[in-house]
Amino acid sequence: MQANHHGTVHINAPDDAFADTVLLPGDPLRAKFIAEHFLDDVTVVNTVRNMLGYTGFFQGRRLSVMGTGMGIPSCSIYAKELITEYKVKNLIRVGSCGAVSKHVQLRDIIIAMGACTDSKVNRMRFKDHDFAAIADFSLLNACVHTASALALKVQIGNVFSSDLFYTPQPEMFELMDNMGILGVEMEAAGLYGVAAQYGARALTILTVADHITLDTHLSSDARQSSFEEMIQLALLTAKTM
Ligand SMILES: O=P(O)(O)O[C@H]1O[C@H](CO)[C@@H](O)[C@H]1O
Ligand SMILES: O=c1cc[nH]c(=O)[nH]1
Repeated sequence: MQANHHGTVHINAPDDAFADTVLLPGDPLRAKFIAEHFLDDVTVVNTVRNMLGYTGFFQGRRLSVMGTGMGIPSCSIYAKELITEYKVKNLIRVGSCGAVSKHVQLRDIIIAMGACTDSKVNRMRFKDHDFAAIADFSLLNACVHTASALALKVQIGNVFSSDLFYTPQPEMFELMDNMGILGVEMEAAGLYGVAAQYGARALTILTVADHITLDTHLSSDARQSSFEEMIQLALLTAKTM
C-alpha cells in the first residue's frame, strides 16, 4: 500500500517520512554528513530546494535530520511544517555560533536554555508582548544528563538569535557579554517560538565556531571534530526521548 503523500510546498515527503524527533542543522550538507556518518538504514526524505532531509536509525532509535537554512524565517518554515504536517514532537537544532565572552572559547558546546533576539517574530505571535523563548525542559534536562554521562563540558544559558549576520550594531556584542549571552546565532529564538505556538518540544545545541570579540575562528578540521561531539550529544539525547 502507498503511504499517504500530501507533502508541503517545502517538503516533498510522505506523511510518515519523518521520525518523531528531528535534528536540525542550518547547513543541509551537515544533515547529509550526520545521516551518512551516524545513522543506519537511511532514506532521503526531502530534496526540495536542496534542503536535504533524511530518516534512519541511531542505535535502533528511528530519527530524522534535515537542514533548516540560515535565519529565523527559513528555520521557522521547516519547523512549522515538521510539527503540523509531519507530527514531529522533538526538534533539536545542532548549529554553530559566535562567542562574545572571554569565558566562552572556540569548540565549546552551548545548550541554549533561552534565546534573546532582535527579530520581531515572537512579538508577532504574542500581541507585541515579550515572549520568553525557552528550551523545552525535558529535552534540556536529557541533554544536560547526557553531556554529563559523556563527561562533555557544556555551557548552559542564554544565547542571542540575530536577524543580521553582518550587524550594523557591533556595540551590542559588549552588551551581550555583560548580560551573560553565551553565543550568537540566527535561529534558536524563532525555533522556540514555533515550538510554543504549535505544541512541540525544542532545544538548541551550538558549537562555538568563531569568537567575535577575539576575532578567532576554528579551522575546518577542528570545526568538523567539534561538531561531531555536539552531534553525538544530540543523538544520544534524542535517543532518550
Ligand atoms: O551553522 P548554522 O546551524 O547554520 O548556524 C549559524 O551559522 C549561520 C551563519 O553563518 C546561521 O544559520 C547561524 O545560526
Ligand atoms: O550567526 C552567527 C553564527 C556564527 N557566528 C556568528 O558570529 N554569528
